[in-house]
Amino acid sequence: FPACRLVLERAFSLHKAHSIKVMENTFQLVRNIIPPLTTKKYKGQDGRIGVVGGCQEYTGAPYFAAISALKVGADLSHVFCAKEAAPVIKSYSPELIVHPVLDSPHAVRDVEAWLPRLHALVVGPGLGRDDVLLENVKGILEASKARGIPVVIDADGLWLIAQQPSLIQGYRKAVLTPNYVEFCRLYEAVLRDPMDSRDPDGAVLRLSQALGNLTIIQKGERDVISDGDQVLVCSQEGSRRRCGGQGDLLSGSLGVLVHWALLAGSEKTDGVNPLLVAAFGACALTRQSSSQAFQKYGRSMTTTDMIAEVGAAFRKLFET
Ligand SMILES: NC(=O)C1=CN([C@@H]2O[C@H](COP(=O)(O)OP(=O)(O)OC[C@H]3O[C@@H](n4cnc5c(N)ncnc54)[C@H](O)[C@@H]3O)[C@@H](O)[C@H]2O)[C@@H](O)CC1
Ligand SMILES: Nc1ncnc2c1ncn2[C@@H]1O[C@H](COP(=O)(O)OP(=O)(O)OP(=O)(O)O)[C@@H](O)[C@H]1O
Ligand SMILES: [Mg+2]
Repeated sequence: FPACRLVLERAFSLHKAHSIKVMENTFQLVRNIIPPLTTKKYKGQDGRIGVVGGCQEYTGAPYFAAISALKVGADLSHVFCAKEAAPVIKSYSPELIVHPVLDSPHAVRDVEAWLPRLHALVVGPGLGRDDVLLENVKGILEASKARGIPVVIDADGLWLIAQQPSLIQGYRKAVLTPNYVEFCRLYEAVLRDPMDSRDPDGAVLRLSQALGNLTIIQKGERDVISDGDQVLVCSQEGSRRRCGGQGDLLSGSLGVLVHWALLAGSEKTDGVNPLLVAAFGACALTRQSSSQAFQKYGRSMTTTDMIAEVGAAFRKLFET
């Protein structure tokens, strides 16, 4: 597609009309990575996703992430959580496969046994900050990197990375999804400077570069996405509701899209980094789901209402 060169312009120097054009082109790239639904496939081919998170306090976040992966189109969704969170998460949904292993002394070995069967890991939703769990997650991250498994890092997974950036530095199959506070924490930890709020897009670019060109999504009123080379902005209309869990929907969806994007490769994305395309797709989908749910429920909208909109939002954005 000839118009594609436009996509690669630095978004922070773009005029508004130009940005809209870039958004349209990027939507087409997302459409290109979506695997067709055919009668020839077997269960698992369109995605086996693992979510690493879920502890005594937080059971909603890993559920939101894992169910969102299924609603986007993954075939199987696993949750690796602390023992006491497992029965709770299982009882939310019979569709999830739940492993109560994260606080066990064999956590790394137990999760590692599943890694060959997983296409992507989403690390952090509802993980909490318990030292034992974080230590186990460190081992799981190392094992995932050794196998080249793509990882999305969110929430308390980002807390861990801020303590020890070398854990993920230079691993190009990682996508980080910080909210504003998580971004500032990470920026200060890595660049040893407070974030420059006058140049938010440049800050995302610089943090990505400092981490060795990982893909980073800074979530907010606009979602700013960079791989240290390009900056893309997603300003798809969302909603004014800021209920908890919207970020979990984003990271779970992204797990699937990352797998699809890497499978499709850069021929399908016209030379654009497939992870940028996946990131843009997940942001647009989350925001569209939020917009649709907000139209129905207004102030009472919750993340569960958004999850119910994922299918229709996906069709509207990517299949029409
Ligand atoms: N139902 C659930 O189980 C949920 C659990 N969650 C989990 O809760 C844990 C903590 O996540 P948090 O996101 O609260 O992280 P933090 O514990 O780092 O808290 C960040 C705080 O900053 C505030 N904040 C966010 N954006 C801001 C901005 N632009 N300006 C100023 N303040 C801002 C938030 O209100 C929040 O209190 C994670 O494990 C997360 O996954 C959340 O995902 C929400 C849903
Ligand atoms: N001011 C805003 N206007 C519109 N959309 C927003 C705004 N802030 C965040 N979003 C959208 O909400 C989604 C979640 O972002 P948010 O910053 O709330 O993540 P989070 O704090 O990690 O959420 P969670 O509660 O799941 O942890 C993203 O898709 C983002 O685009
Ligand atoms: Mg979050």
